[in-house]
Amino acid sequence: MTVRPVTPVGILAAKLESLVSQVEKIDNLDRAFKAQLQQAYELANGLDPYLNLCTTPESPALAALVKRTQSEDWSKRFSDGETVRHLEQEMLSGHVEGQMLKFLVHLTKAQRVLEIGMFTGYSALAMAEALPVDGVVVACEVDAYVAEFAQKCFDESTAGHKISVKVAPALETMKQLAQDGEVFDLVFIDADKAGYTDYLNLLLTTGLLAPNGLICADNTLMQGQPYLSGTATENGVAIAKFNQALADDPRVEQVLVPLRDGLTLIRRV
Ligand SMILES: C[S@@+](CC[C@H](N)C(=O)[O-])C[C@H]1O[C@@H](n2cnc3c(N)ncnc32)[C@H](O)[C@@H]1O
Repeated sequence: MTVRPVTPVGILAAKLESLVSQVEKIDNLDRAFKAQLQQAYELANGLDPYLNLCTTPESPALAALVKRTQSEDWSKRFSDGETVRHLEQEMLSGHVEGQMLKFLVHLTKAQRVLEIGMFTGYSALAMAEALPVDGVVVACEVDAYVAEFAQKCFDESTAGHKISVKVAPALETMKQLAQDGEVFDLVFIDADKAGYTDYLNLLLTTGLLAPNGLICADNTLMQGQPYLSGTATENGVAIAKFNQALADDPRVEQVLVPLRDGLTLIRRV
């Protein structure tokens, strides 16, 4: 199945490709203009493949998880009532972002990771691979079908035993974890976008986040919607609000890294 572009650069490349093919058909157009447009297209379209090429390859277990995720008919799973919401293969973070998360686990020397929004488990497994032998990923996922799907992939991998899946709304799981005195060195937020502000507040107002803990929030560029003119989707509005609240929050310091659909790194000050 073809993967739909869901990142600012992917969408830009698709738009430029369409423009290149449209101007191709215009005979009396300046050749230099066509050449510049072609170059703009190549700049955008070549970036992701080049990043993939220059990044350490993913493990066989992660590659198998991608294949399995891509061969599932997620629309049918939803229409048959097996998943609680419409999931799609594009939700999976993938090779370069997975490698970035692995790097962050190594750099922070994290032992305990909390993931909020697991889907088929790509980022959870990537981070588990980077953890020490006694490390733990607690992965929150609301959808029982996809949680079982991910668990099968974990069972066939070498690092999957480090992942503990909690099937419930993430906020409930997080409140319970906080009550139980659980502490995490790294937290990856990648669930419902409208919930991001609540997740962040809970992390900052309970003992869930270790004193020097790192929070990574995904999709903070949301396909460019926060800075584009025109109407944004519900997710676009939610992310724009989250980004603004974060920028105004004196409790934290953050950087929005334009990796894939945007990854914001956040730490307490
Ligand atoms: C973008 S996907 C996660 C992708 C995954 N982190 C990866 O990198 O492959 C978001 C997931 O969050 C789950 N989700 C949405 N709302 C949730 C909630 N309130 N609590 C827990 N999980 C939720 C969805 O079911 C979906 O599987």
